[in-house]
Amino acid sequence: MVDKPVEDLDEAEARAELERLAGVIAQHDAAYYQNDAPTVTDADYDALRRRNLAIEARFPNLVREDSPSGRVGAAPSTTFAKVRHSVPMLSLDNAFTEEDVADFARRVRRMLKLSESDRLGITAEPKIDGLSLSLRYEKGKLKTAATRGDGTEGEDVTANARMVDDIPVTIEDAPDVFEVRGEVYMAHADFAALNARQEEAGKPRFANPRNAAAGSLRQKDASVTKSRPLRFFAYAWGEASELPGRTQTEVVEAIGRFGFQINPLMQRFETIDGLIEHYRQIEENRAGLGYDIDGVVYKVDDLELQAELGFVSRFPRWAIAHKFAAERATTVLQGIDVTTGRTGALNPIARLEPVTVGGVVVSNATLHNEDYIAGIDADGETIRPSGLDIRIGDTVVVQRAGDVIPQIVDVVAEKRPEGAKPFDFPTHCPVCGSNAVREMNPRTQRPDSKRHCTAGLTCPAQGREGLKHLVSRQAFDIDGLGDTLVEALFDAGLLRQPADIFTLDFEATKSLLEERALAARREREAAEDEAARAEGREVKERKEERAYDYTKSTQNLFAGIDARRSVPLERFIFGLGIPNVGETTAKALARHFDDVEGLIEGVDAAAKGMPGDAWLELSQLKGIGEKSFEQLLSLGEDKLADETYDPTRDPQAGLNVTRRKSLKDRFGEPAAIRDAIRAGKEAAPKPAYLELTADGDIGTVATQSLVNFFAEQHNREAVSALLGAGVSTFNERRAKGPDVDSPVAGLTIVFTGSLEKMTREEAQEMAEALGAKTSGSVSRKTDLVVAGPGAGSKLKKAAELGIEVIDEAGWFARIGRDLPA
Ligand SMILES: NC(=O)c1ccc[n+]([C@@H]2O[C@H](COP(=O)([O-])OP(=O)(O)OC[C@H]3O[C@@H](n4cnc5c(N)ncnc54)[C@H](O)[C@@H]3O)[C@@H](O)[C@H]2O)c1
Repeated sequence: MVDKPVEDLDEAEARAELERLAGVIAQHDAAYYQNDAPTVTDADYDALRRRNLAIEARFPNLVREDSPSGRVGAAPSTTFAKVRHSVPMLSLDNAFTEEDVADFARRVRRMLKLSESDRLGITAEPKIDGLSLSLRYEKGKLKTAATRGDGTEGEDVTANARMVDDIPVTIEDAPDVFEVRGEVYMAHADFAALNARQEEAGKPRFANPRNAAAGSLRQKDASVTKSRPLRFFAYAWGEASELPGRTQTEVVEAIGRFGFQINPLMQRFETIDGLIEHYRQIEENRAGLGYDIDGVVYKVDDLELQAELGFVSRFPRWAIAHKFAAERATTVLQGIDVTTGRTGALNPIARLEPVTVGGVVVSNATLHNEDYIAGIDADGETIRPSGLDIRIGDTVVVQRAGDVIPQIVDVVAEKRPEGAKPFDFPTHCPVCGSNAVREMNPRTQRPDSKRHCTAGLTCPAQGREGLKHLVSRQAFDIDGLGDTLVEALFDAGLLRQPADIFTLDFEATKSLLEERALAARREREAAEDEAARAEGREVKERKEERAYDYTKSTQNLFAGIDARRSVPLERFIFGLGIPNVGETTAKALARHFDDVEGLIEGVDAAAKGMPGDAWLELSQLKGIGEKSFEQLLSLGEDKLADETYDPTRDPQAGLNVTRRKSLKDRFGEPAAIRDAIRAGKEAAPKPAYLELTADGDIGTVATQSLVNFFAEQHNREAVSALLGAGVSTFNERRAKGPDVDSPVAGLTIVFTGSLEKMTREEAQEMAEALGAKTSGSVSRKTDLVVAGPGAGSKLKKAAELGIEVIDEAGWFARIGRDLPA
């Protein structure tokens, strides 16, 4: 999807975009630094950061407090003790082009007030793709080893670092206090061998050497680290009671004499051309190095000059990382496979004629979604330089960056074979054959880019996730039946569809539990043995295997299941896992219908009057709510037939600026807008549909999802099987109905902040029982905000809108109850 160019953003868009970027970058940081499992390529990640910076440069007043541009890494994980760095561990500024490098040198010269003829020594060395580590030596002994963490505080991995051969536990001739810094990494050959061992042991492979290195070092159990082939290059230092040199080169060479590996490719240059030449050579020889690097780091050599240049928030001003361009290659797209993921999303995967990209053979790549294949984003804009869609037989450009998931980034237009046809994206689930649809995304008001199988929990591809959802706390809430047990039962074939939970076989379940316990013990013992062998200890003799008896546990599990044979209707509905039918909608439906049969009747009635796509498209355009939409549909035929008529200029159309823009953006010319309105009129929904949606709590999006779900025969069968297995629902909401006389009846209430006397859920339940509606966000429709300590943006919004705000005590006073102790 193409992002709007930064220079075209208005202030509101920029603010929203900065918020979005802060969120996604933080997510990627957590995946990368804390879990060692990135989900996007480094190139894509870097692009997000660059966009964030560019927006901040254009709108300096919008820079957020939590902006990624002021942050290093991610907070240390709670698995390890924390270590405070006496000298912060920073990141590096990035250069992506030679021009960026020249800028860097100019900036440095300017800040140091150097003239053209003054010499400036800059070192260049490979940028190792691993994770940075700080090693503190006191009187020559290794005291602590810490990861970078967020730059200020890292994780204490001393026990692990002691397991790395390249890290000496004692060093000689070093100053009293000396912190060596560098990169822990894994060599290609070691990485391949490790993955082979993993596979043999039936364990998952590591995606790339960086993740393997980071994952191996950051182990709770240091004996695991010992069994992993880690290496270390030293290239920097932190606190030092004395420095063994006056330049970068001298100190690093001294560190080499202390007993560390230093990189032999480090060199000093006095011209930009020299640096660039070295960069090119390193890039050219990259594949033969035996370890991953992702660029070349340049550093001002003279330490006094480094000190004079100092730091900005995230990085030193005296260094920069010149990153390699993402690695690309061209190959032929032989086919596109579509699979259904665990959440029901249809994922297109490119089958490629195998090609080597950056030293790795790639034979498949992600194609993201059908818009991506079609080459357009949600606004209909082309997203590839070639402007082409992706067709089977095409010669395509594959990119592998940061070694994550290869992707297809372009099509070579000249090589398109004659007769290649646009890819026909399946509209049915490849696993179960159900309809696969693109739901409206309620947040963006656009169709999801991913197509989803509508079968939900009855589709084998999604079954496990669906069943986990069904037994989860907010749904059936079955005691003793957690995620891992559901998975085990599912994998053993004992659970396939919801009804199976209530007809489980006692003996089969019991043996499964016993086998699991046995397997867990064997695994534990094998790990102990492995550790013992690794440390040269004697491997324990094991006694005869004791069998487990899980009769009692199985009885408890069955009691837990029995206890939920009768559940509140809203939990039953929510448990079905229908897209866009969350807890709130489920509750609203429970107010609306007596029982499951009633719900299905209601949905069937709605389906008969279901609006066509044109209606939906129009009614769900940004800013066009139901009201103004109806106003549009009421425009006379005569007007719409008039070729000079522009609905966006007609006061009778009741459009404000946003709506006008929304219409123009989507449809363009007045003629197209007139056509859309006409199509909308024709497809206008019949009353039953409107009745269901008119509740106000059940939006058109949820209604559509309900209709889709019950349109599938196997979903109906799964629901009746569940009822047939002895599950029944009761409906307190409908029977009692909300308390219409309470002092808060009819109000829309938002609870925010950390409530102290009740959980957020309890508060909402209470308010709803008292006839109020609750909402998660403050808007003009909100009547009352109940705020606990730490309430933030919602409180501000309430103040802006002049909405009454009370605290928890005020809430209990309002509803005439005592404040709980
Ligand atoms: N894919 C993702 O989801 C994801 C998420 C977060 C970060 N990342 C990757 O990490 C990068 C950002 O991480 P970062 O803050 O560590 O910055 P960085 O990797 O761009 O540069 C700083 C780091 O480089 C390392 N380094 C390696 N060799 C070095 C040398 N010779 N001299 C000095 N330092 C050297 C150090 O560990 C230092 O902390 C991004 O550019 C991205 O590529 C990716």
